[in-house]
Amino acid sequence: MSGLHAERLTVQLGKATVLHDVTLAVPSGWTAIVGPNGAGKSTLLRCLAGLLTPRSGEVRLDGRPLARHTPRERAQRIAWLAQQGEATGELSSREVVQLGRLPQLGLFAEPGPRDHAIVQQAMADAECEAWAERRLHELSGGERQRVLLARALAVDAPFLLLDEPTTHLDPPHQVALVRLFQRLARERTVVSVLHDLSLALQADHLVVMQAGRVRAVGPAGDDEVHARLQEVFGHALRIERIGERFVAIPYLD
Ligand SMILES: Nc1ncnc2c1ncn2[C@@H]1O[C@H](COP(=O)(O)OP(=O)(O)OP(=O)(O)O)[C@@H](O)[C@H]1O
Repeated sequence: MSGLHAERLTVQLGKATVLHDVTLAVPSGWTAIVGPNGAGKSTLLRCLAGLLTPRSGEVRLDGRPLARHTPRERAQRIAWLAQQGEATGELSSREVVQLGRLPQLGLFAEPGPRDHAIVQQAMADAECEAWAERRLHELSGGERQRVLLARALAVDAPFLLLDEPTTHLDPPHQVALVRLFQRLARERTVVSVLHDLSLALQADHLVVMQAGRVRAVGPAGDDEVHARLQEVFGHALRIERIGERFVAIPYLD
């Protein structure tokens, strides 16, 4: 069975059980994971990336338990963007993006023309070429976020998992990211945790989480999924249709 599957994941962090028996076949295309603070979105994403080991259950990548893939195999197949982008010392933005090629190249291989082309494309897609030679710690939050996104894109992996990729981004760059995910999702599986529900509603699929459980999985335009979203967020949220699209409006009654 190809793809990424979470099977009956239960995760304990400290004294709390933060995922309860979660099963999810990650759909192909672009999936947005949504839900209130503390719902377990990042925890699920980290399990899918192999960064967190559940107390019980397992993640399967192309039919094989993730734990039975070597770390390098996992890094080649699953690209990851963390919620809190780390500072990467004195490296320039371009060097940080080049690090994205490491899983495919190994430590000692020289990057070839294809690697350079992938890095260039990743920087163009993330719109961070303008500060390619500047060091990461000299950049603004949004600029740094776009470099770290480019590094994840440069892995050129079939699975791209992103925790809050729109953090620090202004509205035009949020929209650009939605378009990018829609384009990438034709060829790879993209999974993003998103708080902005209007952006999440542009994904192919939504996973709605609450209190460590998956409450709904389905197409982002599906009425049932919207009903679960409404339940999870209560009166603070209104979902409206504008033309072909849905938007989510924080609602002050
Ligand atoms: N290291 C930890 N030790 C104990 N509890 C933790 C730890 N990390 C996270 N948690 C708890 O696990 C639960 C799920 O956290 P998680 O980060 O997955 O939620 P989330 O849905 O991504 O939240 P947010 O929207 O606020 O980012 C939360 O209640 C959180 O307090």
